[in-house]
Amino acid sequence: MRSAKDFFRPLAVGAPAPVTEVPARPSRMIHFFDPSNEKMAAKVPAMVGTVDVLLGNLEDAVKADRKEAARAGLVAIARSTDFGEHTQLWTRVNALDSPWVLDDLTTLVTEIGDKLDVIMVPKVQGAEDIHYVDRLLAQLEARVGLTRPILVHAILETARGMVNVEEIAGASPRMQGVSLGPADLAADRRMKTTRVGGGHPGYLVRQDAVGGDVHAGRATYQQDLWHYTIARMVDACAANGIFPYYGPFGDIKDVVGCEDQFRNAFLLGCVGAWSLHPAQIDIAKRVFSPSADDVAHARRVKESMGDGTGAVMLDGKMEDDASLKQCLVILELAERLSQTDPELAELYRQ
Ligand SMILES: CC(C)(COP(=O)(O)OP(=O)(O)OC[C@H]1O[C@@H](n2cnc3c(N)ncnc32)[C@H](O)[C@@H]1OP(=O)(O)O)[C@@H](O)C(=O)NCCC(=O)NCCSC(=O)C[C@](C)(O)C(=O)O
Ligand SMILES: [Mg+2]
Repeated sequence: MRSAKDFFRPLAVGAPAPVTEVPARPSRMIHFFDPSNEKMAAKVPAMVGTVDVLLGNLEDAVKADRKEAARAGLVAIARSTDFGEHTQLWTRVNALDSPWVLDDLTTLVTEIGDKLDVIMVPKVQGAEDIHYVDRLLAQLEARVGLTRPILVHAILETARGMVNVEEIAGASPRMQGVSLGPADLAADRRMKTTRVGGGHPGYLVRQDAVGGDVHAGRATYQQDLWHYTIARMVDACAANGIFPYYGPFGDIKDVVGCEDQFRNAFLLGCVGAWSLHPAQIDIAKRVFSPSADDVAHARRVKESMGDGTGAVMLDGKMEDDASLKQCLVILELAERLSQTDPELAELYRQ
């Protein structure tokens, strides 16, 4: 563990100074595309301005014999696309034990480091994985003379990563956030599911039996398989000043189930989710932007609370310093989103 004094010093001579605070840029949807898929990649330039984050994926879902093509495709897209002020460019590199990751990091930082905002690292097991990437990025940034550091995002997809999530979240000033990786995590934990995110009809609680008949008319309630994981990830991120994300929902056609999972994550503290298909972009935008009603309510509480201390009654409910703080979270998010999304700015003005 570096000393507090050294924590914010560059890890290579000539590398940019680490950030002391992670920029809170909108990242409601991290939109995945495969840069080796020409049809998909061709759609990317037109998506600038319609999504918060475009992510060129090099890892799982890209075929082994297309890894180099994906890397080269991402370089070409980054060079030829103006991402404007409001759309960030991220990538997901291959796993640290894979044969591709060293070339992924070296090529991407060297060729398009000035365009890349965040590098997502899959299957992070502990702080040591972040320390490795941290030093390598500093060396590469120094080599090409980058003036701002590239941030790092960890995917939580192993039991060991889960156990170490707090130390991962605090491992470097580069840490931007953490996403749930439900498919790999389920496999690593030996969960008996076969899905990418979402619930399972078998994971339920059942109403008590009435009159001793255990078979008669007992309602069941499906439970959320991911509650513990997301809640723990949110705490690890909040405690370290970085951002938590739901990750992917693989049942593309189930737009309702997707919205529910995203909303659970939003309510628990996540700032965004991944969109794997264009159909999921608007779902994430809707869910991870506070509703006009919530914003209006938060404003009323703020107005009624004067200097922010004490307790008042509003519509039959007690509001105090702590409920005001929750309202300020909503208002701060609404304010930030209004700066980049004119439709929301208009909606929140009403
Ligand atoms: C699901 C798939 C196969 C359906 O692809 P499709 O072509 O069958 O779908 P479609 O409905 O027919 O597509 C309609 C149109 O949209 C286009 N399109 C389709 N998707 C996209 C996209 N993302 N971005 C931009 N355009 C897209 C597609 O090319 C097509 O264009 P067309 O109308 O001109 O023919 C496809 O959407 C896809 O490959 N998405 C990305 C998948 C991905 O990145 N997976 C990895 C992340 S999840 C993960 O890794 C797990 C994790 C975290 O690691 C862990 O839990 O462990
Ligand atoms: Mg995975």
